[in-house]
Amino acid sequence: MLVVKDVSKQYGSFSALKNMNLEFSDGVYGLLAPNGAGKTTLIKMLVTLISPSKGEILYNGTNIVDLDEDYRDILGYLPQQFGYYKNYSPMQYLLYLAALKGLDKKNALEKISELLEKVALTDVANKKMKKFSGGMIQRVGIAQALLNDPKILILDEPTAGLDPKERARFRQLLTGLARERLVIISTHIVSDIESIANEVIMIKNQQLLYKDSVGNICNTLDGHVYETSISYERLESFRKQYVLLSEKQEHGSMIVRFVQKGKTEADWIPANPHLEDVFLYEYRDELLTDL
Ligand SMILES: Nc1ncnc2c1ncn2[C@@H]1O[C@H](COP(=O)(O)OP(=O)(O)OP(=O)(O)O)[C@@H](O)[C@H]1O
Repeated sequence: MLVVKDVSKQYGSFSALKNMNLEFSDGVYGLLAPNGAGKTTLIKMLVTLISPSKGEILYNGTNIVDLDEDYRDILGYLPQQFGYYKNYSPMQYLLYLAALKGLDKKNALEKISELLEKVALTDVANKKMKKFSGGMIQRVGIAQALLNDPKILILDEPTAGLDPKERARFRQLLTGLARERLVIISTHIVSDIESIANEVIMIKNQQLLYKDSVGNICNTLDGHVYETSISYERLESFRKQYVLLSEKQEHGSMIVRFVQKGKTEADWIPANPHLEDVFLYEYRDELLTDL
């Protein structure tokens, strides 16, 4: 069990995270927040690349910094930008990393063949990576993170730059990997984790907003999401009055989906909240300034 206890992180006078308390057991955890919310900061602390300014992170009761090598032995990590050599093939690259990790060549070859099979790269095992797509490179990244058969697998924005098909493939791969290990995956794309995360962690204003199942997080907007049809001319004033989640044109009018917690109108149709709705609602200010 991995426990984040009262952890805060300051960069000089800037507070990146405040008083985070989290517990992780096996399964998939999705760390979901817009860019700049502190996901990478949390992840870098979880992999001991940076230290908390306050608080501690414990694995089975011991501070991960004290566990040192013993902790890194059970950790697999895919950073946001991982360094690979374009002129290497996946086989050469993974053999090189395996040697750095101290695996002997025979075991390494066996392990690498198994991993390449798992990430569906066996066919291109000996092809130079310079011609690989973003999705293929990310799968090499996953394979390197799995070299030591880690109990804890941490992936920082692993789907950045992938097309929807590659994202779908990635989700499939992750669910397979999550049996008997802890997987933490950070993203700002709701669909990356909505269907696969046992729990979703959301950070807002440098603090923990939610750590719960997708269903329970969606319930926070239960009874407050509606859809209705309005004229195009009304759209502007509607946007000012309600928190708009989506809008689409249909037969000359606008179908809007929005959040309203007060008075309702007769022609509004209640809708079941989705995680995307909660994401858009909770981060409406951050997302607006991103545009
Ligand atoms: N070394 C640093 N020094 C100063 N500020 C930093 C440093 N690293 C991150 N920050 C700031 O801390 C905040 C959180 O950054 P962080 O990278 O953790 O966010 P994030 O949610 O991972 O976003 P992204 O996906 O864009 O990396 C940002 O405002 C960022 O500018």
